[in-house]
This record gives sequence, C-alpha cells and structure tokens, in this order.
Amino acid sequence: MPSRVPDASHHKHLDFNSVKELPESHAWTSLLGDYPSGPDSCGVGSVPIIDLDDPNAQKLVGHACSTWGVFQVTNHGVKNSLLNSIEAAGKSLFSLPIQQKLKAARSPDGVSGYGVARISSFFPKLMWSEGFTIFGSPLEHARQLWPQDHNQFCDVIEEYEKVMQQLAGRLMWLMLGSLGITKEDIKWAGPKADFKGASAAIQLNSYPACPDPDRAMGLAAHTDSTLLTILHQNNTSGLQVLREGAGWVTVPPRPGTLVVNIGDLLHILSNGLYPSVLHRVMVNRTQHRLSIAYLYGPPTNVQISPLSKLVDPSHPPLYRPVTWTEYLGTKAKHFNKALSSVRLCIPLNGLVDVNDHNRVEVSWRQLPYIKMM
Ligand SMILES: C=C1C[C@]23C[C@@]1(O)CC[C@H]2[C@@]12CCC[C@@](C)(C(=O)O1)[C@H]2[C@@H]3C(=O)O
Ligand SMILES: O=C(O)CCC(=O)C(=O)O
Ligand SMILES: [Fe+2]
Repeated sequence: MPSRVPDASHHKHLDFNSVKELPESHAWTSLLGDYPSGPDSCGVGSVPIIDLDDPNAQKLVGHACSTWGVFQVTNHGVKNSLLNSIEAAGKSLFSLPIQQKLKAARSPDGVSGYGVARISSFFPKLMWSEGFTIFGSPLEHARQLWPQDHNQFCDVIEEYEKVMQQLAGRLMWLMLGSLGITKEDIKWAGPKADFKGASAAIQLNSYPACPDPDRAMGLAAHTDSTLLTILHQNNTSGLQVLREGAGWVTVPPRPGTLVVNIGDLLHILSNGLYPSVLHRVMVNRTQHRLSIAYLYGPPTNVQISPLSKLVDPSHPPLYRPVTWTEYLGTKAKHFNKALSSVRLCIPLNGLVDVNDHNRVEVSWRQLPYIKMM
C-alpha cells in the first residue's frame, strides 16, 4: 500500500518516494478522451521560438500571441546560473521528507505554501504532482522548512523575482506594442511605464517519476489567471498546450529557453485578440520533472478591462472590468467557467472562451455579437 500522510487535509498528500503502484486516488480513467494527442507530425508546427534580440521580435511576439497564445524565448537576459539555482532550490525543497514539507502547508484559504494543485478540488482524481507557491515573502515558510538554514533559498527567490519582473515588463511591451498600444494607454504601468506596481507569484512544481504514467495526470488542463506566465522547465518533457484544430502539442524543454504563455487577464485586456492558452502536464516513468512558473499580474486592485483602442462598434468590449484579486477568487470558485463569468458579449454562433470546455469550435473574431444577459 502506498503511504498517505495523515493530516488535517483529508489524506491528499502522497509520499511519492514510497509509492510503487499508482493508487486508485490518482488513476485517471479517461485521460485521452478529450482532444487528440501529439500532433507534431500533422503539419501544425511547434510552439514558436523567438530570439528577443531579433529586430523583428515585436512582430514575431504579436504573431505568436494571436495564433498560439504561447511561445518560447531565447536571449531573454536571465542567466543560466540563476535558472540552475532556482532549479536546485526547488529540488532541495521537494526532496525534504513529507512531514517536513507539511510544516509549510498552504492553509485552506491561503495562497502561499506547500500542497497539491489548487485546482484538485474540481477533479475526481488527484494529480501526480506537488507544488509550493510563493506570494510575497517566502521567509516564514522557508523557516519552517529549513529551521537552521533558510537564507540561501530566500536569496535565490528574491533574485529570481527581481529578474523575472524586469523580463515580464519587457514582454508586456512587446505583446502590447504589437497591438498598437503605447505607454499612454496603460496608466497603471506607472510613470516610467515599467510595471513597477505589478504583482506576481512563483509556483514551484514537482512531478515525480510515475509507475503508471499513461493513467496519471501531472497537472490537469487549465489556463492561468495571469497577464502572462514565464516558465522554466528542467530537462524533462511534460508540458502540452492545446492548439485549436490540432490537439495537444508538447513544448519540449530546450536548455536556457523560457516558455511564455498568455493568461486570462491579457486575453481580457486584448479584448480577446490574444487567447489564454489551455495547457496541462503529463508525467513519465523514469524522470522527475521540475518547473518554476512566474505568474505575473497587474497591481492587485487595478481594474482590467478591454483596452479602449481595441474597442469599436464592430468590436464591442467582450469582458467587464475585473481586478486580479476578484478574478483569482472567481477562478478559485468557478475554475474553467471563470472567464465566461466576466464575459459581456458572445458571437451569435455560441460559446467561445478558450477554457470553457463546452465551447463551439468556430473562428469567431469576425462574427457579429450578441450581448449576454
Ligand atoms: C497567482 C496565482 C495564480 C494561480 C493561483 C495563484 O494564487 C498562485 C498559484 C497559481 C496556480 C498555478 C497552477 C495552476 C493554477 C490554475 C492554480 O491552481 O494555481 C494557477 C492559479 C491561476 O492562474 O489561477
Ligand atoms: O509544469 C509546467 O510545465 C506547467 C506549470 C503550470 O502550468 C503552472 O504552474 O501554472
Ligand atoms: Fe499554468
């Protein structure tokens, strides 16, 4: 029998080190029934790779955002040594004994800390992963994890946050610039237009090697609630994105390359021009996968709504204004219905939100709209 750790959170926490067989609690029966898998050979191509030093970077980013909602970047300015350090920090955290990790467990209504995927409650089966979320200072949880020596972990996190914040600001302007948005259009970017007041979370994800990977799910399909997410993955494959009309496409790891994806708030800000991409993580039999997601959003209380430059009589605002705080609450409560719940208009042909799994597969951008009640 696999050992489950008794704690107050209903035996959700598995000691992955001691499991030899996939427990029923983690066995997903209908994994492959949703969309076709692995279509890399069907001519749909692969997730674009963009060199940020390319003079055409803005155009390439804009194209990748509107067609894929995800791309990879090189020459992003983040040192390999920092990527190695954050990976090592994640490894050292997840290799702690489970009882130690649970000392830093996320509280039921909290954001930060150790635990199972937050979206687990929407699924009948548990996921083959564990995570650690940092929102604000990691100090308190780091002290619980390493009572003698938490400084090294905190220093790496602090440095990572600083560097990622800069990169995220740069990416924001590449994405918005390609829509014709200028600094005057986004007052909340601050006087220097550097998005200094932005908020962000760091999510460390661990996907242990799995005895029965075909029936397990690392992280179920979701979109991020962010403006954008920057992801570093170790050298193990697993991330897949859903490409309309093609199915799940794997984003293979490339050393030193970061994955960038659009989140729901940028989808709203762009009035639907940039899709927030649906993604998931598969696991494998032999390799431990680790990823670090930098989840980037606006200042928590700024109202995000479709930019007025992107709205006209034939392109009415598709979403009502919403703050990140409000949207995170909606996502936590309604999960894949969150985006539709702030929607104002739908095309005459039916539902369209990328993460509404009942959506009708139509190309909708040119369609007339009807107002939602
Ligand atoms: C800022 C956040 C986005 C997130 C919820 C959170 O408060 C911290 C963790 C984030 C994450 C990472 C895994 C997928 C996701 C849907 C989840 O359950 O937790 C995202 C959340 C999100 O984007 O809504
Ligand atoms: O592990 C990954 O590749 C993806 C993680 C992810 O989607 C997330 O943290 O939101
Ligand atoms: Fe994600």
